Amino acid sequence: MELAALVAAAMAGLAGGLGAGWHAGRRWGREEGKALGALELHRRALRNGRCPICGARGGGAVREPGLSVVKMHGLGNAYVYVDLAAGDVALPEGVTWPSLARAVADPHLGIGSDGLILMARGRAAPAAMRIFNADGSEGEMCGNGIRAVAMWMHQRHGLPRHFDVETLAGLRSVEILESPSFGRARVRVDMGAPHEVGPAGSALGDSVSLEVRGERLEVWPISVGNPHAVLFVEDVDRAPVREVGPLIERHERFPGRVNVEFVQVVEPGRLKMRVWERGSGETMACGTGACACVVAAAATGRAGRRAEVELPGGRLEVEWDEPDPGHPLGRIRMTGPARLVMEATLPWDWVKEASAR
Ligand SMILES: N[C@@H](CCC[C@H](N)C(=O)O)C(=O)O
Repeated sequence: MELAALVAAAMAGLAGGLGAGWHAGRRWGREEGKALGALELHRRALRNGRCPICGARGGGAVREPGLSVVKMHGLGNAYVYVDLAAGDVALPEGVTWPSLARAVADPHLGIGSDGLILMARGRAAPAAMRIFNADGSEGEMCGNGIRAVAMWMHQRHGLPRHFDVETLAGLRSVEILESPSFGRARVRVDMGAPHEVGPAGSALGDSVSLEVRGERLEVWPISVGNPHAVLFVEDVDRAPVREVGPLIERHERFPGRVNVEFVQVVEPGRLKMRVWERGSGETMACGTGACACVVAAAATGRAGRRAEVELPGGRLEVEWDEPDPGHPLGRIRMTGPARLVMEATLPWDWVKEASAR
């Protein structure tokens, strides 16, 4: 009964756009709904006994019926998020974050996503995140994911517009530029400085030549916290992303595997890109990949340091600052949208079974 009420509350919240605070067919106070979301208000009411709107009883301590998750995306690069800032989660025995990432990513048996992202309060910063790809491998950073984390921590947990987020690639600073309604935002991220991932002594702008399918391909290996291999192509719509992408991802030259970007320079301020992501395959967008492309294009004189990157899911603005004494390689700033898709509860039985597959 309680699970049914929770699911109904989640669906009602979705139908009402959450920000409006709909629950069980009735509207909650706008401000309350905006700050907490209808499902969270329902949960809080259950903790005190009974939800005054739908009548469900919690009887004090509520046994959570499952794992609360959120799905958000940046330009169609979608992840399922677990909000550890709302409370610790004890996963059932045998379930790990990588196994859960594989389970939720499945479009038929799970939710469907490019992976899983954990959000939490940080030790050295107000927020922290970890990203797991659809195959369960862990990446150091996610440019589209961090914008969604910034939106969620600002809108749901009341963090200010500007704060730092801990990632495996180090601290990243985020700034909410627009937050017109719950679940929608435009965010700028200071992505730090790029660096080369070539052999010792190589510099940004140096390429490596790889043998792939009996052909020599020139790629630019660039790290923006996580590793990328950028290839310039004449026509990105015809690029062999799904054929060549996986071969470069696992090429012996990249023992830790690599994200692969195919980029067409349309004009010096406009790039078109498709990506084969390490651990997730072709996705609709990659924030770190877009930054790597702008660095590769600018470092080789193909484009300027400021460009709009057009991806299958939409556009990102990327600026690569001139070097300064504190940042001899220059900092990169990326700006783009974040959107909430849904809040849901995964039954514990599903979590156990799906993660064992
Ligand atoms: N989609 C992301 C990058 C996610 C991690 C990547 N697949 C890796 O393994 O490094 C982005 O928007 O940057």
